[in-house]
Amino acid sequence: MEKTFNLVRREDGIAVLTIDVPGETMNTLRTEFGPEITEILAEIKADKSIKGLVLASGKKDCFVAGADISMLDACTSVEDAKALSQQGHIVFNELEAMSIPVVAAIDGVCLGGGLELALACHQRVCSQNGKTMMGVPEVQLGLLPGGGGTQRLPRLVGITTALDMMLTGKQIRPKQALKMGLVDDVVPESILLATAVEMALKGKRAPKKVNKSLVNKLLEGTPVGRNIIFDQAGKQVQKKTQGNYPAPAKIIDCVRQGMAKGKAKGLEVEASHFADLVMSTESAALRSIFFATTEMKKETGAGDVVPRKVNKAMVLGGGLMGGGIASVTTTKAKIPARVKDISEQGLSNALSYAYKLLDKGVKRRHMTPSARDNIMSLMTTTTEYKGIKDADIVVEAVFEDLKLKHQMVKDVERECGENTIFASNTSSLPISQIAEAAARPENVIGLHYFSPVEKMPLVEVIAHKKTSPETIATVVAFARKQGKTPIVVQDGAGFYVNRILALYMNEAAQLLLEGQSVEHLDKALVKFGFPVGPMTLLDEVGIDVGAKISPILEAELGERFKAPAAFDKLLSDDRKGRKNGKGFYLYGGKAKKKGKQVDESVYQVLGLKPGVNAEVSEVAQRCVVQMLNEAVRCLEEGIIASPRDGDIGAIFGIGFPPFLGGPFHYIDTLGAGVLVAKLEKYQAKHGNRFAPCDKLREMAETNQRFFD
Ligand SMILES: C[C@H](O)CC(=O)SCCNC(=O)CCNC(=O)[C@H](O)C(C)(C)COP(=O)(O)OP(=O)(O)OC[C@H]1O[C@@H](n2cnc3c(N)ncnc32)[C@H](O)[C@@H]1OP(=O)(O)O
Repeated sequence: MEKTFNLVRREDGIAVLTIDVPGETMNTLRTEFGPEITEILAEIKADKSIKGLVLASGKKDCFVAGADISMLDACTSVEDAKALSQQGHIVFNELEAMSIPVVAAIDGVCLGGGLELALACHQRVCSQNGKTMMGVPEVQLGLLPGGGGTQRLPRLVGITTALDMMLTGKQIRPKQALKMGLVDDVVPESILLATAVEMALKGKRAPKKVNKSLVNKLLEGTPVGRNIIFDQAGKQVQKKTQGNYPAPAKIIDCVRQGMAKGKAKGLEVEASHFADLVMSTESAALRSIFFATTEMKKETGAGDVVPRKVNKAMVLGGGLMGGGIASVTTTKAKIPARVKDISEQGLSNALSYAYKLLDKGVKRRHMTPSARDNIMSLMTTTTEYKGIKDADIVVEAVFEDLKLKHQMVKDVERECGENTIFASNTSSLPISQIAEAAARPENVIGLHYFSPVEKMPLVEVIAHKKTSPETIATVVAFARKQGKTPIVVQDGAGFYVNRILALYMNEAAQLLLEGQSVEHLDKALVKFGFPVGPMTLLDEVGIDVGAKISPILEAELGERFKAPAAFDKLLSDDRKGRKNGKGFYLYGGKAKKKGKQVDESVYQVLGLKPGVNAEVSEVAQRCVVQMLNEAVRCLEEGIIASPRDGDIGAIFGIGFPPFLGGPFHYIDTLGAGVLVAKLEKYQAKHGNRFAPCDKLREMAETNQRFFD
């Protein structure tokens, strides 16, 4: 049987212990390794010829990616989970207590339990490999670093920095890791092992003193100062999480107790909090997102079909969306993109959009100016169909005008090759209608990005009936190269994301008209777990945009999509939202100084007197049940292929609260029967727009769930 740990004794007295989990692409830590590694450490201790130990990985681009998340998922009790953490503590304590110097040689990802393993070593050196990243991302799984990280990290890099790393889960690049004292040296990959051996030969050294700011030095140096840090962090966390995520407060508690009562007590608290979190519904939901996205990375969107290679892309339209699409094509996918717009102004907007994003990286020293310029050279512009004959894919991001899109389909078929894919970034027009103008409809597909393109992780890939499987697979692979998570959805008004969002927004509008205030509505949905409330979102997206989409959805899908008529008054008052500085909130000069403020004149325009302010949970439920019901309808109609895709689409496209695992996981938590009862209660009071869909009724009657 292949072994996970391989010990090699070198002639210079240094032993190299290599971790290489057989049959896996990444090293992860599992409980069954405990006895094996304890035995090896005992063997090393007994061998007096060994003067130092280097810990390295046998995997390319991966030191250790953390504890095995499937193993955590398999825990059935708090006791199980606590034992996992405690076992890790025993092994890492043993490593730390070795009398010989132990050096971690880090190449590639070093995350979670992997970094905790490295922290238990006496010194750390990492490679300059672009894939080398260090961090404790447990918080993103609803967990905390349960392998001693909450105790060793603050002692190494300082409390403020450690809290920042643990509460955000951010990944640290080599240069920054050196600066903050997380590693002792950064070297080229080719001399990583030799450097680690040299460090071990020099013997144990105290970690370098971290350069802390004067304020941090003062605060971290005394119990009173430390309490100020913890209290502040607690307040910030509460504001950010709205109390929906239990992990951050527990992370702060581990550090607080560990710093006040010593490392041993800190580890005890860590194991106990870790165990509670492993068994929490929030972590289970967040882990389900990890499993779903990992699974989706392997899917082509069209079975066994092999995607065609995309060597060159063209983007039609240099606006906000077009500029963003061209930017992720060149920056992330490293594929040349030619942008066409009718005006020079549009083209210069697209170029400056991409340049500004890259230049941010240069200013933060993540990128050299020459790397920025090299990427910019991949982006070219034109006002005519020139230099595009060899484009493999054309992404159209022009106005929502069917005639214009038909013209573009014809232009592309005339100017480009037979296999060139025409992908439309429409957010509302059915793809089958766009494809009506095509001589080769098999090449036509929807590729719906969300704004801002560089930040929003989701894209909807929309196949109409004649789209070829090869086109689907090629577009899915292309979107993934751009750093996106694609879900393949079927053609239909609003596709999936905008369709479920529209009903939610309409309900918020109804509540406003019933007398709920703008800020109360936003507060209710933010408390529920959305990143922003519906009124803020409408201002951001554009009230005019919402008004354009609603009639299309109503015509295609029925009366439940009818937007409240009173909203026409907003458009007559030229209220479009942030883009024209006139919406539900105030924008511009004064508003900037005073912070976010409702534009009270909006109530007059709508003829309202706000101030009803119902229970926040009731307000949120009314909006959210609409979204849930419609999500199930989309599954029923085959718009989405699975509840998994529906969950990922809602979380990554709308910001549906991740701790609930997406609409379908949330329905399972509520129970279909409970949801149907809620919908029926609202239906009796507010009308048929709340009528539960057939699938939901059937699931309630037969007590079914979406997931096992
Ligand atoms: C006690 C401790 O404090 C608790 C912990 O350590 S909890 C775990 C903390 N670690 C993490 O959260 C990291 C999770 N992993 C990742 O974010 C990403 O996989 C990564 C950034 C490491 C690599 O991403 P990428 O290159 O796109 O590869 P990706 O497809 O995701 O993963 C490759 C394989 O490694 C597996 N993998 C990666 N990390 C894993 C983990 N921590 N547990 C289980 N499997 C893991 C994936 O499931 C996938 O398996 P497969 O090939 O059989 O499908």
